Amino acid sequence: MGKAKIDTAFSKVLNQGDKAFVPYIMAGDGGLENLKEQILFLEKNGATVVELGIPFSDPVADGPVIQEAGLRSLGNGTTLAAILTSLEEWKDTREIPIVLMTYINLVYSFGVEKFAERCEEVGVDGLIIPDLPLEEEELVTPALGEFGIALIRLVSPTSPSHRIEQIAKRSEGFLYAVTVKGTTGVRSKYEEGVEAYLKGLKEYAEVPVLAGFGVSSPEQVRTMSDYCDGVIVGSKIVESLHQGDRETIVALMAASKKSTVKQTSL
Ligand SMILES: O=P(O)(O)OC[C@@H](O)[C@@H](O)c1c[nH]c2ccccc12
Repeated sequence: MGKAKIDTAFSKVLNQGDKAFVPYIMAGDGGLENLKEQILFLEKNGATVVELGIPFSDPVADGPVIQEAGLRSLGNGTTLAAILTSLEEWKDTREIPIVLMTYINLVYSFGVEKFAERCEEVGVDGLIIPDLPLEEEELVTPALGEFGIALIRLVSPTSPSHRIEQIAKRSEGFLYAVTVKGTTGVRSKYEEGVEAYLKGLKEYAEVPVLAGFGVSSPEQVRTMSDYCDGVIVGSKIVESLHQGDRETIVALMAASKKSTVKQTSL
């Protein structure tokens, strides 16, 4: 369980020559009663870990598609406590590790220690807290450490390099490498920069490096995966799930598998 479960899931995928694929979904979008089916669908079709968003009234780091999904979920009456209860009810049915994406406010109001303990109980293996800066991490790391829950860190290409190095070295579970989307038309330049950035992160990080933000086609999954250990896809998954377009999701996930990953020249 916890951190070890995430590590095992990545080793398994990477050792067989595939790349990792982490879909993001918003808990309660489409109704919390469908959460189990949604996650088991992702597990069955090749997700390595699921990143599960907790809807929040002030989602400062979310893009528009995710924000709308959050509003739909809140409109359905979804609460953090109910999400945790749902996860607990069918925890023995899934093998896939679960990482919650939540803002620090929610963790605080729940109580840090109580939250970490509850995560362990319901089978949550890691957390992403996008508004928790490096300097404040100690507010949660003792409790997460006690219950074996991984704290997944984010780095962005705009962070100064000493800071990137510090974060990369500390990361647990995986390192979330935010890749800033280039403007239309300067795409090849954007990719050159991204390649060096992602390969650089791999030198510091002891955990897999995954690229996220703006990955929305099978081709992008292949390109990005070529530079690191895999990808995180949010908006495209959330949108497709909402529209009932499961084929798009299956195709995205298939692009991270060995048979379709672009071969790097030796
Ligand atoms: O939606 P995209 O461009 O595919 O990127 C994933 C991202 O949305 C997801 O990981 C996420 C949702 N909310 C966040 C807040 C911060 C960082 C990351 C996230």
